[in-house]
Amino acid sequence: MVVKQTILMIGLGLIGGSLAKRFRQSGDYYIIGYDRNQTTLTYALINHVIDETCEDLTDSAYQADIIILGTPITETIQYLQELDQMTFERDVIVSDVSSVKQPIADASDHLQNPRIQFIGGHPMAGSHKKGITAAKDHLFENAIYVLAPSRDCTEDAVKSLEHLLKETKSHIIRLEANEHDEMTGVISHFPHLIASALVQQAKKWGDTHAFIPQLAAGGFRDVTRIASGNPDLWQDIFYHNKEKLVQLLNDWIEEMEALKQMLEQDYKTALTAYLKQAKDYRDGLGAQEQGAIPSFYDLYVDIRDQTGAIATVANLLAAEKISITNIRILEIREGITGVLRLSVASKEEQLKSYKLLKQQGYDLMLDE
Ligand SMILES: NC(=O)C1=CN([C@@H]2O[C@H](COP(=O)(O)OP(=O)(O)OC[C@H]3O[C@@H](n4cnc5c(N)ncnc54)[C@H](O)[C@@H]3O)[C@@H](O)[C@H]2O)C=CC1
Ligand SMILES: O=C(O)C(=O)Cc1ccc(O)cc1
Repeated sequence: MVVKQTILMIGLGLIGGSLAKRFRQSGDYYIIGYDRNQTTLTYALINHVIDETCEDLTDSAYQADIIILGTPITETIQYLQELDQMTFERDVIVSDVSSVKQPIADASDHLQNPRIQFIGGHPMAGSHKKGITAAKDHLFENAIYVLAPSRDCTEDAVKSLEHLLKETKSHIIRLEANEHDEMTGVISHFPHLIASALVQQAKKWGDTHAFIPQLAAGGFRDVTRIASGNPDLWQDIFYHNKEKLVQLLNDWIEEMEALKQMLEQDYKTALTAYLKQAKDYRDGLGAQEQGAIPSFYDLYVDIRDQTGAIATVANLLAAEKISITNIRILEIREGITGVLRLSVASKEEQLKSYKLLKQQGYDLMLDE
């Protein structure tokens, strides 16, 4: 009989709950859960997200082979300090899920406990929702899962954690904490800041221009979607990555000044070149193979606003065993056509889908 490994999951919200669900469903792990919110804990037990609730943190930590901190960043640092004080009889792997990695790496550098094998973690997928009721066992499928091993941890410990995380079907990559924070600053944290600022600007103009909410369709909704995220989470992320964000804001202000000049001075050629360069870079994103970073191949399908229109397209592809990795309605208004953006995992599937849907009379375009 194979003995199950025990995982202690501290923090059972969107991310911790999603991981716990996945690990428990695999059948290979025994999950002890803890959350400071009693309702969350009860929900987790009743809905079989965990096997057992943690009654005493020290006792549960001693039982665990792997401890994962699914808490906000400030609390994660506090838990690391608390775990550091415990007298483990054997080695224990400790990981976290925080969106910012340098403050966690700094805290792990101060760990004195020889039994703790700390490996920073960041599953790079989420949602605008929070809490265990939004948790999904498949949340990290095809997502990037960053690991930032601490200075002193062993390769065996990293391999054990990677073995567990394979359950998530994510793509695991290793990064150094500072580099992680710079890159996520650029592609996730800073865009969130700007998205919120764009919404604030529209809100302000809405005070004097009554039609702004109705006009805020397509493009505005696309670029501001992320502003609907959980404000507590994003405040925590901004606070812990503030040096990088201030640096990016300074760059941004300079860039905006240059754009303002182009407009004021009627530099039409320069502005077109600027827009074209941005378009080319944007269009190229995802089209390039980047090692562990998965590529997505998109198709844009015109559909009518009719009941079942999306299901028909999805069923046609499913019948050919083409699996859709992402699906999004870009714009649809009552009674008129909208655009369905479908992502598939390979060029081959993209071309096959294109042919298939064309044969069925759909009007569509490829993202090349
Ligand atoms: N939401 C997202 O899209 C992503 C979030 N993350 C990271 O995941 C972590 C958790 O975020 P979410 O799951 O989104 O938040 P959440 O709000 O859904 O869940 C956090 C959970 O931690 C619990 N909690 C808070 N303080 C606690 C404490 N001292 N002891 C025990 N439990 C405590 C809360 O009750 C809640 O259940 C954060 O560090 C965040 O940076 C990482 C990737 C994506
Ligand atoms: O892609 C985004 O920016 C998201 O909104 C989801 C998200 C949020 C926080 C993370 O640390 C990772 C992913």
